[in-house]
Amino acid sequence: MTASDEQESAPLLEAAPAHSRPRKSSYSTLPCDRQRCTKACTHGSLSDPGYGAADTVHNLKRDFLINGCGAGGGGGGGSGDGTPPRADSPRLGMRPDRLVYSWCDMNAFVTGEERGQRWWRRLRPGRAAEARDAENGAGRPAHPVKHILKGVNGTAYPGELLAIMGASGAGKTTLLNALMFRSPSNVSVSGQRAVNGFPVTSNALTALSAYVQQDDLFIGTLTVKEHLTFQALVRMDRNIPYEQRMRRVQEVITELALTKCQHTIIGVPGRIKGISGGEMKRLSFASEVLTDPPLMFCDEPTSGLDSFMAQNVVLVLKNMALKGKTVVCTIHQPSSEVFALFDKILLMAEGRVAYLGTPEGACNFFKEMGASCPSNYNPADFFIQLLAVVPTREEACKQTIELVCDAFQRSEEGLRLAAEVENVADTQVKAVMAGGLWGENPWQTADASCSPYKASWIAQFRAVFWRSWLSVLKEPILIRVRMLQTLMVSLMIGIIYFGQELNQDGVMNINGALFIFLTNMTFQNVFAVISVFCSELPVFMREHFNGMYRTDIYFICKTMAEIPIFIAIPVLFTSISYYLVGFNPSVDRFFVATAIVMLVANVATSFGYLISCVSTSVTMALSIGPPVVIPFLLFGGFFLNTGSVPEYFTWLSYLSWFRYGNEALLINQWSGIDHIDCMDSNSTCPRNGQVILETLSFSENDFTMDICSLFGLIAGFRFLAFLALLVRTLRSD
Ligand SMILES: Nc1ncnc2c1ncn2[C@@H]1O[C@H](COP(=O)(O)OP(=O)(O)OP(=O)(O)O)[C@@H](O)[C@H]1O
Repeated sequence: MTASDEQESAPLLEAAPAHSRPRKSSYSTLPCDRQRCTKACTHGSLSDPGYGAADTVHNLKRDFLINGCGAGGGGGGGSGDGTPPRADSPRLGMRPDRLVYSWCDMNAFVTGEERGQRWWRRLRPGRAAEARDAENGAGRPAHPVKHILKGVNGTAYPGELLAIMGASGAGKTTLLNALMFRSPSNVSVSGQRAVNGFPVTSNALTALSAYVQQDDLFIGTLTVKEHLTFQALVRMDRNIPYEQRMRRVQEVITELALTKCQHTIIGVPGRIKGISGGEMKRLSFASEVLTDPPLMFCDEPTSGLDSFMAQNVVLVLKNMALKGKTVVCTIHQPSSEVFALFDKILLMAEGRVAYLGTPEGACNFFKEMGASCPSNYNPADFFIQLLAVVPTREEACKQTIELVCDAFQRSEEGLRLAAEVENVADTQVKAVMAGGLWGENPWQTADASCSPYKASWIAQFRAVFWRSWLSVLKEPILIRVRMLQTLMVSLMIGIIYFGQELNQDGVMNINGALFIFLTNMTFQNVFAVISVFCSELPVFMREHFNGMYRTDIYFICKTMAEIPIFIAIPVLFTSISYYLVGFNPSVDRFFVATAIVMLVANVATSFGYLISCVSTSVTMALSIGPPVVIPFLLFGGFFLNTGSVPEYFTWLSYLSWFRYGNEALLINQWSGIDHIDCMDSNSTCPRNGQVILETLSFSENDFTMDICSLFGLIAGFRFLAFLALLVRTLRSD
């Protein structure tokens, strides 16, 4: 590119002094090469003036080894005077308070592959080596579609509020997700992430940090206070007493101006009216601030808030920073007042770093490049506009961005930063090589044994069960709508099939009505589970990845809390319609029929869980649900005689709850019936119950087997659903 090209493509920079004029280079030729980055990043860039130099390194590392990874809360394992912890001390029992988080050479690619596909490709014989080689080369996946983070480096210090800024699509959220190990499954990330100079993994980071994500996800039937109480129960350190947790909940409610709506239902947009959008934003923020984490990440914490509330939220972040926390947030167009609260800013453009340093330094940097921020102009707006890609001038804007990013790497500030990082890294590498106190990485040694969960298994169980129970009670789809639905359908069936008699016509109608019982119980439950459980899954996923509770606990609690509903509905249904239709009048047969319908309802529920857990969205679950249920329905013995099932489908018929339910209900109905009125001498008229069962290829001897099979399917489908959920919640390190 010639000088004139540069001027044309970057009009804002035309006045830049010759010495600071950037030279064109690509991210792959960064001065900080891969090896150096690894060293610098993983061994720390602890050059913060407030912490500065070797003493700081020593102190932070000492805190680390004393306090370790924060699964617990109270006592640390060390003496606190810098001596290493005793061998028997709970070294990992308390989290350190001051953390330097650094990241180096972060690259992110959209792969066009979901996580499952990627695993499959790696597992395929002959492809594993190819995939590994490809992914090891500069972290570039084998089939990248788009490069969205390009060699991003940075450091966030305790006591500082670092704001990541940039135009829409610059890569802010992608960077934050990558820093938190929360990238979507179709995004492949590489790079080093380190806490106080030690490489950190997902579990360890989860235990130390909080992450306010851009979209607000809640169980909408809870009130604001119930939600925060639940958060306090599972997120605060395990040895904090209940009263103290509740005091903290109240504090946060006041701090974030949620007092007015603390007893209001959160709501589900478009379904249940609840608190306002701004209140929701503040609530998600409150949920994270509750635990007072040493490391805090917020993605657009102010979006949707008015300027006063936005400032309030940033003030809370600033106060956290002032207390020695490390706070990183992305922010879109902050007001001048909000901008003035930032200690450091990281400007991003097209997935690269355009500037990292103090806000004043940014003004000077751009001034030196010939693009000074006009007085009376919000510097944040100025930087974002300067680094935005305008649709009509795409090429020119991209060239400008490249020039700015290259210039930052070569600028005094950029070089000083790199040099400082390398100096500290060298000091630490020497210490590590000397086998000194800091020769061990607490994050790697901690990670295997370090749980990301703050609460014990029992405490998690109690809290999650409490919330699941509350949400079942308050979920209109589960209780009110389904009760009404059951009442209406059972009455309708009762009226349509009213008063059947034991004659030739009655046999057909009774068999039909029994099959309708099964069909209704199946579809009603499968869809109820899909619409409630499936739509709650994103909340579960986020909370699980936030280190709040385990997958098994969620699944067990959810299942247990819903059991009463899935018992009450079949009982109500059978009680209304059984005698209206005129089934076998013996009372014990009524109870057996109710129990069978109940079992079928629960198999359908388990199947609904399975469909929900293998689907990526409610829409997908609703689309795959009916087609998958149909084959099972066909093998029920009503539309196709059980004896006529093609051999190659026999295995599938063994999974059909319709088959077991239908056979059990028919045996319950017809066994012991010795006489059926036949109006004429028609040979197709069954003379007794035994003949009916034989005609359908059912046998009274199979009754116990049918009941056991229904129990087996309840357990089997539920176990598969749990496994599917478990696979979805595997953490990627
Ligand atoms: N999972 C994904 N699949 C495909 N493209 C993605 C994915 N995540 C991010 N991108 C793309 O990467 C680029 C950066 O996205 P990102 O969400 O990080 O931007 P941002 O700076 O946070 O924008 P905004 O301020 O609008 O939220 C965008 O072009 C976006 O379309």
